[in-house]
Amino acid sequence: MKFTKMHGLGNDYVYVNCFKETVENPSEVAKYVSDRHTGIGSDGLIMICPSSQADFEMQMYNADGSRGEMCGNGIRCVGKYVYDYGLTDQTSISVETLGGIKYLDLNVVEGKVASVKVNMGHPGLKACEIPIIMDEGREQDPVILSPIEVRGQTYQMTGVSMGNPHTVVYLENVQGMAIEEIGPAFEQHERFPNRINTEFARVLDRRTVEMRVWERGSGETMACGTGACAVAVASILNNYTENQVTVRLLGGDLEIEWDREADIVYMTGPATTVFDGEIEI
Ligand SMILES: N[C@@H](CCC[C@H](N)C(=O)O)C(=O)O
Repeated sequence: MKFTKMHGLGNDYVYVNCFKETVENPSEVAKYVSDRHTGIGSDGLIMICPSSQADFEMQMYNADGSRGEMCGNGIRCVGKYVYDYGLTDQTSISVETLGGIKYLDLNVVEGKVASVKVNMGHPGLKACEIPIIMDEGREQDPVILSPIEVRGQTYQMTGVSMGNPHTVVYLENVQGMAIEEIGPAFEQHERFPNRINTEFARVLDRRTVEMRVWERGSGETMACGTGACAVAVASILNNYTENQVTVRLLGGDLEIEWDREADIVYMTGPATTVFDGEIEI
C-alpha cells in the first residue's frame, strides 16, 4: 500500500489515496500502521476517496481502529494532498465527512499548499447531539459549565459537537495535569455513550486559550483541530474570549473564528507533508 505521512501541528496520520489504493479492512490497517514501534507511527489512518456529494471524501480512523466523524487537522492535510499531488487544480474544494460536508480554501505558496482555512459548519450545542447524558428533560439543553464527577473529583464541563463529540474543561494548570490518568477516565465515562474527546483548557487572555487534548481512540495528541474549535466555541459561549481566538496547542497555534450571525466556525492552520512510503499490508 502506498501512503503519505502528513501532519497538522504534530497531529500525524497516514494518508492513503483511495483513487488508486483499496484498503480492505481500514480499522485493522489503522491499528497496524499507527503503532509507533511496529508500524509507521501515527495518530491514525485517513483515506482520501471519491465522493458523489463533494469533490472528495475523507474517511478517518483513530489509532485504536475506531472511526471518527471528523478531523480538523486531517482535513487540512487532505486539502494539501489533493492539490499538491494533482488530484485537483482548484483552491476552493469541498470534502465529505461523516460529520457533514466541509469547505476548504487552500493557501498556495510557491506551488504548494502551506495552510488551509476550513468552514467547519455549525457547532452542535444540545446535549443529545454531542451526545452527553443529562437528567431527563434536559436532553435538548446546552451543556455549559455543567458538573461531572471523574475519579472522585468534580469538573465543570462544556459540551460541543464539531461533527464529533467534545467536552471542554477549564483548569488552572493545564501543562502540569495528569492527562494520562484523567483523559481516559473522561473518554470512558458513562455519560458519554459514544466516548468523547476532552480538551483541558486555560484562558490566557480574551484572544488566546491554551489547551491539551485527550483524543477518543488515540490518547494525547500534539493538536486537535476539532478540539481547538470546541475550545473556542466554549470560551466564547462562556464569555471568556472574543469571537476570534488563537488556540495554543502542544504542536503550535490554530486560528479559530466563530461567526455568530451565520453560526459558522472557521479554522485556519498549516498542513505538512513528511514523506511518501510503501508498506506491505
Ligand atoms: N485529531 C482530530 C480528531 C480525530 C478524531 C477524534 N479522535 C474522534 O474520535 O472524534 C482533529 O484534528 O480534529
